[in-house]
Amino acid sequence: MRKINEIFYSLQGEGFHTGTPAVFIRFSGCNLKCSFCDTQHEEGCLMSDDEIMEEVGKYPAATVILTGGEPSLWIDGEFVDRLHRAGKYVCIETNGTRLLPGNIDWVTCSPKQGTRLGIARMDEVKVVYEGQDITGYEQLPAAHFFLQPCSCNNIGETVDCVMRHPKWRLSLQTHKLIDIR
Ligand SMILES: C[S@@+](CC[C@H](N)C(=O)[O-])C[C@H]1O[C@@H](n2cnc3c(N)ncnc32)[C@H](O)[C@@H]1O
Ligand SMILES: Nc1nc2[nH]cc(C(=O)O)c2c(=O)[nH]1
Ligand code: SF4
Ligand SMILES: [Mg+2]
Repeated sequence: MRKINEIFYSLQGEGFHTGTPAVFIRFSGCNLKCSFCDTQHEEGCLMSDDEIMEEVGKYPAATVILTGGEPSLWIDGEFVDRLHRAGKYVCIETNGTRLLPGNIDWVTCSPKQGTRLGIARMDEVKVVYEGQDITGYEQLPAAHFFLQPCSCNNIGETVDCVMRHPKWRLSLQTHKLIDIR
């Protein structure tokens, strides 16, 4: 059984796959307590893999996004395989502090200040900008680097930071801008 906060269908609002329709599986709980966290993830229900697959199967998109909370607390390679057997492309949103199954298709790592990374493979880095030095993140083994305003509140400073650090691209939380989930 895996503890699920919510399963919903929307568009990926952030980062490389922005605009892509996707089923979001939001797992419950997290190993960090970021002051800026925009998600209520503590509540949840234990669901079997059969129940999760039935819910995911209600939506037509191939992309599934594992998020939370911190999804690494609840997933394993067997669960990712199950999604693959259903034809799904499996993405994860993770804070990067915990090991991940090796068979995930797309890893979005959002490192948090004061934490140590526990993963060696990632496809994109997505940093929530709070005015911190971002140059240290540029050595991470990702192909894409995104800087995301915090709760859409510091867009000007984030744009300015990206223009000073051109390895990065702006990621807006587009779902908040157009008021979808
Ligand atoms: C809610 S987290 C869940 C996944 C994982 N715990 C993580 O932090 O990557 C999903 C994404 O939202 C970002 N995020 C959380 N709170 C935010 C905020 N207030 N403004 C912008 N992005 C935020 C996180 O950094 C992460 O990239
Ligand atoms: N539309 C939409 N896109 C998202 N991308 C990452 C999200 C998350 O909370 O992990 C998220 C979310 O909550 N909604
Ligand atoms: S790691 Fe992610 S889910 Fe956990 S508190 Fe931070 S932003 Fe929220
Ligand atoms: Mg979100």
